[in-house]
Amino acid sequence: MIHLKDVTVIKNKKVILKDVSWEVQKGEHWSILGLNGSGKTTLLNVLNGYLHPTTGQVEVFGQLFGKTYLPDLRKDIGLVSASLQQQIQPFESVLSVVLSGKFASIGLWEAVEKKDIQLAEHYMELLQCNHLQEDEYGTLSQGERQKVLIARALMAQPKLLIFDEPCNGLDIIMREQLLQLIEHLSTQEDCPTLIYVTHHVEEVLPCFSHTLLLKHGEVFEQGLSENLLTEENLSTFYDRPVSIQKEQNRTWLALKEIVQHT
Ligand SMILES: Nc1ncnc2c1ncn2[C@@H]1O[C@H](COP(=O)(O)OP(=O)(O)OP(=O)(O)O)[C@@H](O)[C@H]1O
Repeated sequence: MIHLKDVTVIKNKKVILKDVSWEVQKGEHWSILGLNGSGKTTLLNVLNGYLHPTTGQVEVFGQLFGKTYLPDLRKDIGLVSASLQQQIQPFESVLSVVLSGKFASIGLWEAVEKKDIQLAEHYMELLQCNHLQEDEYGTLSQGERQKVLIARALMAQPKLLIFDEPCNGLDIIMREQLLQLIEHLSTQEDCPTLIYVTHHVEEVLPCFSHTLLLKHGEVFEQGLSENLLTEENLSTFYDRPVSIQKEQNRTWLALKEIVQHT
């Protein structure tokens, strides 16, 4: 699905990504974990073809960037991100927002068929937001908007679905609901490959079999989540002692020392 080889991104003389090599196989779901400024957004922009690496090679679905027509390739990549949320018109109905996902458009301008509406209803049901379909998008809560955006992304039936910090701004109840829905989505037969970007270890759901730990623009480690998310490893990753607890098949993190500010 994804093959990055020695990807380096330099902007304004600053090295933002350094020698990032990463492979994602079909059937795997990955989380990307890193602190603020570690390069996660830059990595996503490279993956979507919006940012051309300074050096290195990017291949998605077996298509080598630089030798493929990116607008076509992007149709198979779904993205759920805060920046997309801001682009949606507040007065648009939820149903229309979800339907527009089929055409990857902001706003619904194309003729819609009955089967499109059925598919939209199927995804809204999956994301438990079917009851909101007549509501205006702008009136929804943050958590409801995220559910709608996931349903919207699924309408294009992408091969790859990227979540960019989808739980930002959600309270604990809504966060857990959304995470449950993502875990449920992963059990669907037609589920795309999922990539989940986050700052928070506890959001690494059991379905994310693999994790990429990104630190200062470099791959700190990558591989099976269960091997990476250990106390010893994460203490080195965060440069400070941490303790972890395993609950609900997830890893919950606490700092052992309060960070002193001088
Ligand atoms: N065009 C640019 N020119 C210079 N520096 C940049 C540019 N774009 C990003 N950076 C820097 O690169 C680093 C990585 O940025 P990036 O947004 O990819 O990190 P991130 O892991 O997504 O951070 P966050 O979790 O805070 O969103 C940051 O220090 C950022 O300031």
